Amino acid sequence: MNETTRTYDVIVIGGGPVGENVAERARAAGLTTVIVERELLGGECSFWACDPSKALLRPVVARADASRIPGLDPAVAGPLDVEAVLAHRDKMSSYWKDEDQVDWLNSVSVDLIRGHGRLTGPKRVAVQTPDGDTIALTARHAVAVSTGTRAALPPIPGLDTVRPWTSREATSADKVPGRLAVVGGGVVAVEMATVWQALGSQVTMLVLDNGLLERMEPFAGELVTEGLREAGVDIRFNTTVTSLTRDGGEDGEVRMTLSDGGQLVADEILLATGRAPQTRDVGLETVGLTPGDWLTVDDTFRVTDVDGGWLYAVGDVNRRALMTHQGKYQARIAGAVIGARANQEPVDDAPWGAHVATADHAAVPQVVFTTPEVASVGLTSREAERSGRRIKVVDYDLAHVAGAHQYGEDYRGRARMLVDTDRNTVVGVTFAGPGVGELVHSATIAVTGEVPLDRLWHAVPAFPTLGEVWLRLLETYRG
Ligand SMILES: Cc1cc2nc3c(=O)[nH]c(=O)nc-3n(C[C@H](O)[C@H](O)[C@H](O)COP(=O)(O)OP(=O)(O)OC[C@H]3O[C@@H](n4cnc5c(N)ncnc54)[C@H](O)[C@@H]3O)c2cc1C
Ligand SMILES: NC(=O)c1ccc[n+]([C@@H]2O[C@H](COP(=O)([O-])OP(=O)(O)OC[C@H]3O[C@@H](n4cnc5c(N)ncnc54)[C@H](O)[C@@H]3O)[C@@H](O)[C@H]2O)c1
Repeated sequence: MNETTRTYDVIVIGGGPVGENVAERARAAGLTTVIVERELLGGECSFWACDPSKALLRPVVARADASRIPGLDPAVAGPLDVEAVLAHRDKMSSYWKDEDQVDWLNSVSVDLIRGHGRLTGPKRVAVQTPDGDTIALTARHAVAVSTGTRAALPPIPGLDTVRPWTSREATSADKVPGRLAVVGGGVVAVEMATVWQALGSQVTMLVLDNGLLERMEPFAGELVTEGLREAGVDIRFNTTVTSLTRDGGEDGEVRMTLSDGGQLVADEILLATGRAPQTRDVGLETVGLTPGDWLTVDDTFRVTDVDGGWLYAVGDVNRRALMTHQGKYQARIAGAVIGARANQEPVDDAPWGAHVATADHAAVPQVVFTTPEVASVGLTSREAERSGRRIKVVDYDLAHVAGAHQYGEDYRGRARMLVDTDRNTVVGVTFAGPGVGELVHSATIAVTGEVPLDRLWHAVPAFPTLGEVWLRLLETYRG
C-alpha cells in the first residue's frame, strides 16, 4: 500500500452534478480544486436518476399527448417498442461510462481522484483508491461534502431475502417484469409506475398515504391517480407491505403480505420510499458530527455545527431541496462564496445576494413527468396557511384555456396561484395537466422576481398557448 499527500485550496467529496459545479465555480474563482469520486463522475442524476428516468418517460408522455390529437391517434395506438425505448435510455445514460464528464472536468482544470473519500479531521481528507492506496489530502480553504443520497429502505421483515428494486434498478433494468409492485406514492413511485406500466408490466402501487404526491397540492395527486388508473395501474391507498419472501431463488416470485391482511404476488418489487444521506462513511465523527446524519447548513452552505467555517455541504446531502437543478444552484453559490472568502473579497449574503441561496426558501421548482405532468414552484396552500401570511388561493380549470383546446382533445388540468395579498405578489403556483412542465419557469420568474400583480397584468401570454392560464388566473383574482 502506497501513501501520498497532496494539498489543494478546495476538496470536493462526491462528483455528482452538485460536486462538479462546486468545483467548477471554485476553480473559476482561481482556486486549485480536486473532486474525489468513488463511482461515476456525474453521480446519481446522470446514470440512475434524472437522465435515464426522463429518457424512459419521454416516449410515454409523447404517446399520451399524441393519442389526444385527432388524426394522429391511430399512429400511436400500438404498444411502445420496448427494445428501442431501453436502447435510447442506455444512450441517454452514456452507457454508464463517464468519459465525457471527465473530459469536461479536464477542460475546466479541476483534478479528479477516483476513490472513497473520508474526512480525517479539520481540512483533511483521506482517499482510499480502487488499488488499495491511500491519498492524504489537505485543503487550504474548504472541504465541500456533496455525497448525495441513496434509497432509504423501510425495515420490512424478509426484505433482505428478496433483492428489491430501488430507483437504481428501476432506471437501469433491461427486462420488463410481468408484474411490478411499487411501494410509495412520491415522485419516484409515480414516475416509475408510469414507465413500467407503459412498457408492459402490470403495476400495483402500495401507498401508505391517502393519496399520491402528498407534498404537493391535492389536485396534482388526484389527476396523476386518474392518469395512472386509466393506464391500468392498480393503486391501493392506506396500504403497505408488512412482510415478504421470494419463492424458488433468484427468479422466483415475490410474495407480499399487506397491511390490510391481503396477499400480493409480483415478479419484482420497487421500494420508492424516500432517500437517506450518504454520510455513514465519510468520517463525520472526526469533526464532531454524527455519521449517517443529514448535514445542516447556513444559507452559504457552511455546516453549522463545525467550527472554523471550512466545511460545506451542498446538494441532496443537506436535505434542502433534493433536485438536480436546485443542487446546482446551491453549487454555483457555494463555489462563489468559497472563492470570495478565500480571496478575502466581500461576502454578499443579504437576501437574494450573490452568496446566499435565498431561492431554496422561496422558489424551488419541480416537474413530475407523469401523464399528466405536474409542475410547481414556491408554496402550496397548506404551506402558505402554516406560514401565517394572508393568502388568496386562485384556481383555474386549464381545460378552459384556448391553448389547451389546441393541445389535445379532452384536455384535463388545473392551475392554482397563491397571492400574498399584503405584498400583491405570487408566492406559489402549481399546474397539473399535459404539457405544463414547460410553464414552470414562467411561475419561477414571477415568484423569484416578486413581480407585482399589477405589472404581471402587462405580461401578455401568446394566443393560443397553455401560458394563457396566467391571464385567466389574473382575471379570476381581479374578479
Ligand atoms: C429516480 C430518480 C429520478 C430523479 N429525477 C430527477 C429529475 O428529473 N430532476 C431533478 O432535478 N432531480 C431528479 N432526481 C434527484 C437528483 O437525482 C438528485 O437531486 C441529484 O442527483 C443530487 O445531486 P448530488 O450531486 O447532490 O448527489 P448525487 O447525484 O447522489 O451524487 C453524489 C456523488 O457522490 C459520490 N460519493 C458518495 N460518497 C462518496 C465518498 N465517500 N467518496 C467519494 N465519492 C462519494 C457518489 O458516488 C455520487 O457520484 C431524481 C432522483 C431519483 C432517485
Ligand atoms: N422529477 C423530479 O424532479 C424527481 C423525480 C424523482 C425523484 N426526485 C427527487 O427524489 C427524491 C426522492 O423521491 P422519492 O419518491 O423516493 O421520495 P418521496 O419523499 O417523494 O416519497 C416517498 C414515499 O414513500 C412513502 N413511504 C415512506 N416510508 C414508507 C414506508 N415505510 N412504507 C411505505 N411507504 C413509505 C411516503 O409516504 C412517500 O409516498 C424526492 O425528494 C424528489 O425531489 C425528483
